[in-house]
Amino acid sequence: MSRETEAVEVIIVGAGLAGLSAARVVDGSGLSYKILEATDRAGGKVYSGCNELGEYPLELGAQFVNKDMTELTRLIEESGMHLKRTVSKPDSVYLHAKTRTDVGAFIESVDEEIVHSETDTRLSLAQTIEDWVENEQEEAIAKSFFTEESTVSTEHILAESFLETIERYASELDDLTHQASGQLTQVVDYLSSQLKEEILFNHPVESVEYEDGLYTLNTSNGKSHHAKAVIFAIPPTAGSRIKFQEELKTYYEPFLTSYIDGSVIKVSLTYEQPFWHHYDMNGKSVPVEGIVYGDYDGLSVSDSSKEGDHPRLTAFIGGDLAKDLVERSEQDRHQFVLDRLRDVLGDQVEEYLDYRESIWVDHPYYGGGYSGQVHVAGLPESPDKLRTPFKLSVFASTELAEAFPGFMEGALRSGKSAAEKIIDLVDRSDKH
Ligand SMILES: Cc1cc2nc3c(=O)[nH]c(=O)nc-3n(C[C@H](O)[C@H](O)[C@H](O)COP(=O)(O)OP(=O)(O)OC[C@H]3O[C@@H](n4cnc5c(N)ncnc54)[C@H](O)[C@@H]3O)c2cc1C
Repeated sequence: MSRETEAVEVIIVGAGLAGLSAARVVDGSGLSYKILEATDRAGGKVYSGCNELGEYPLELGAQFVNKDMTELTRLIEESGMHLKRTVSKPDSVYLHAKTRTDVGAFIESVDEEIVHSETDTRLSLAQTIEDWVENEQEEAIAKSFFTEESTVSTEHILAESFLETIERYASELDDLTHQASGQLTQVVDYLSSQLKEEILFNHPVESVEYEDGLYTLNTSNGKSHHAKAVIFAIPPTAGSRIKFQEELKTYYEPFLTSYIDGSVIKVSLTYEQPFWHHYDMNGKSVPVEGIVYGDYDGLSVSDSSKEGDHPRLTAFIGGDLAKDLVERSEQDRHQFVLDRLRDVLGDQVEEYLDYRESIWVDHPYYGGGYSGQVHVAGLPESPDKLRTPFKLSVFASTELAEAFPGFMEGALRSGKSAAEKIIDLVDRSDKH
C-alpha cells in the first residue's frame, strides 16, 4: 500500500470545526489518523473575507459568540485574538417592520415560552406556532423569527425536534453578545497548524465500504482510504449523499435522511455612522438593535457593529425566502434588501461604504443555512442515534451537539465528544 492508501486507525471526514476539533483529540491520543476534506479549504461554514477594497475583515459565515461558549472562546484566545463586544445601546428596540413598534419583549419570550407549550409530537413548527400565538401579527413575527433562527421555513420543521434543539442551547446569554477581535479563520488555521497530519483537501468521500472490521472510504478522485474507525464530521444531509455499504446504510439512512438543509443569505452593510442609533419612534430618538419582518418570512436585520470597528447592519434571509432569492439576479437581491431596509430606516440606508452578500444555500458538502433541521417526516431520535457510535463509526456536527447545536460551539463540542468515544472503542478493540 502507498502512504496515501495505508490503513490508519481513524479517518476523520470533514475539516469544519467539528472535524478539526475531533482531529485535535485524536492527534493527542497518539492514534494514527488522516483527515479527508471535500473542498479546497478547512473551516466549512466558518469563512472570513474582507470588503471589496480589502480595508476591513468581514465574516461571510459564522460570526457571533457569547461567553458561555467556552471551547470557542478558549480557541479564539489561543489563536491570538480576544473577544470584543457587539455594540448594543441600552434601551435599544427590536422593531417590527410593519407597525414600527418594539417587539423586543415578545421576541425574547418566544424561545422561552414555546419550549413549554403543549406540542403534538408530529406537528410542524408552523402549526405549533399557530396553536400557541393568539393573533395573526404575532404569528407572522414568530414564524419569521424562527425561520431566520433555524434557516428552515417553519412548515418544514418537526416542532418536537426543534424545541428539543432550543433546550440544548445551554446558556442564558444571547448568542450575539461578542465577536472575535480578528478573523475567525485564524481559529481554523490555528487548529489545522497544531495537527501532526496535513488535511487532504479535494478528497470528497463518495462511498463507504465495511468488511471484516475495516472501513474503505472512496473519494471522488479515485483514491481509497482504509481505517479501523471513522468519524464522519459532516452535516447529516452531507452524510445522506454518501453511498454506504448495506449494513451501514440500513442503520444510518433513516437518521441521515431525517434532516433538511438550512438556507441563508447573509448581507453585511458597512456605514460611516450608525444612523439607526437615532430612530424616531413617536417623536422620541431610540437606538434600533434589530428588525423583524413578519411580511417576509425569515428576514431579519441586526446591528452587528463590533467595538472599535465600522458601524454595520447585517440582514439575514433564511428558509424558503433565501431559496427564492438565490434564483434571482444579484442585482434583484441587492434591491430587495435595500428596499426592505429603506421601508424602516429611510433613505440613509443607501449611503453604505460597503455591501457584501454571502450565500449558503444547497451546498453539497456544507448543506446550507446555519445548520440542518429534522423535517416534519423525520425521526426525532436522529441526533442521539447519529452521535452514538455504530461499528466503530460515528457522526459529529453542530446539529448533533449536546450543547449549542446550530452554533460553532456545538460543532467543536460534538467533534470532541465523538473523538473521545471513538478513541475509547479503538483502545478497547485493541485489547481484544
Ligand atoms: C451565514 C452563517 C452565519 C452563521 N452565524 C453563526 C454565528 O454567528 N455564530 C455561531 O456560533 N454559528 C454561526 N453559524 C453556524 C456555524 O457556522 C456552524 O454551526 C458550524 O460552523 C458548523 O460546523 P460543522 O463542522 O458542524 O459543519 P461544517 O462547517 O459544514 O463542516 C463540514 C465539513 O465537512 C466537509 N464535508 C462534507 N461532506 C464531505 C464529504 N462527503 N467528504 C469530505 N468532506 C466533506 C465540508 O466540506 C466541510 O468542510 C453560521 C453559519 C452560517 C452559514
